[in-house]
Amino acid sequence: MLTVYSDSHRLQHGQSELIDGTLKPCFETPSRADMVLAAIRERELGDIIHPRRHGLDPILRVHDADYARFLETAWQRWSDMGRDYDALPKMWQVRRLREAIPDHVEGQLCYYSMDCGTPITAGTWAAATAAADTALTGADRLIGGERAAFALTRPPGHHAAFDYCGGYCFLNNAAIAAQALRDHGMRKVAVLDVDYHHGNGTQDIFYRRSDVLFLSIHGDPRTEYPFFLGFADEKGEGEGLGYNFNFPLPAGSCVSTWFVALDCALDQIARFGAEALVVSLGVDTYRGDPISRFQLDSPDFVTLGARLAGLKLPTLFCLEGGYAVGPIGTNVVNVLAGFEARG
Ligand SMILES: NCCCNCCCCCC(O)(O)C(F)(F)F
Ligand SMILES: [Zn+2]
Repeated sequence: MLTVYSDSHRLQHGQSELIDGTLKPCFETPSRADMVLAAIRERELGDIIHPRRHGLDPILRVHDADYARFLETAWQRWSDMGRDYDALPKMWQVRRLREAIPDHVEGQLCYYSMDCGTPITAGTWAAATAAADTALTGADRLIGGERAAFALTRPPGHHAAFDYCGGYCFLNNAAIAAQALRDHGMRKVAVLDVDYHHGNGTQDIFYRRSDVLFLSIHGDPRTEYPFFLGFADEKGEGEGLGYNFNFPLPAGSCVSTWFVALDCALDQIARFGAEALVVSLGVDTYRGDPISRFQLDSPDFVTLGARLAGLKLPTLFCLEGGYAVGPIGTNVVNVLAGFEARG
């Protein structure tokens, strides 16, 4: 299987995130991508290519232009205030506060952020656009007739919505790729999110549409991040009603429960008649993950890949989460190798 990879991911290296009430070193580190790349090479999964630049247009097919401009300019405006440390918001526009977009970068940082764990740094825009190009280059290969590709995307994307960042995500790589597949003639595209955390951003982007089916298996938002989206009763709106499926599972759920949810999701994808599949591949469902609470073990990721191959669809994998850095490479490549072995 082809891998698309850009070393520009290294430009996103936040120092700290506010997690569980205290500032801690970021969990989303460059070493995550290094370990995945090493495993890809070690397991001889296939060729590794660099992304082609696609410019802003494919990004603006799913993201708000003002939001994109904020991401592009935020660091310069922040450092012009004499701040040489990561940019993080200090409050949120909650209920009954004005939904006006502030002019100042500090206010815009609050307006365009979902949480305080997604630091904007000098290299964020370059890294995020390179990740989008990585996913788009993978989508190009599917459009060209390849059966599957792996976009080794970092920073991840599935929490990034039409006009806000969060959960270590700035641009929604999987959504950008799904839209590109639609724009290049695939009539129906499914996005399956198997990361531990609900893909609120991807849901947000496609919620009112029936041409892109979104499905997510994740920790129950009653107790798990992102808390405020990902409930089973969110089924889409308007045109999109019936084209959104959430499978929230209680923290601590066993592996068999997880695979029952997966089989339900795969069944919906088959009923939908998808012509292509984009997988938001987070491996923080791993039993040893430091910030997540599911029980999958490394061999289960082989099974996951094989189940996905059973759909017999052109498939683009986009890396999302996974914070047990030692085993992340094994777990990611197990999915891809399991997919390939099923043939
Ligand atoms: N007590 C745990 C607090 C968790 N705080 C933030 C979690 C972010 C998860 C990010 C991710 O894994 O979903 C992505 F794929 F986007 F990287
Ligand atoms: Zn996650």
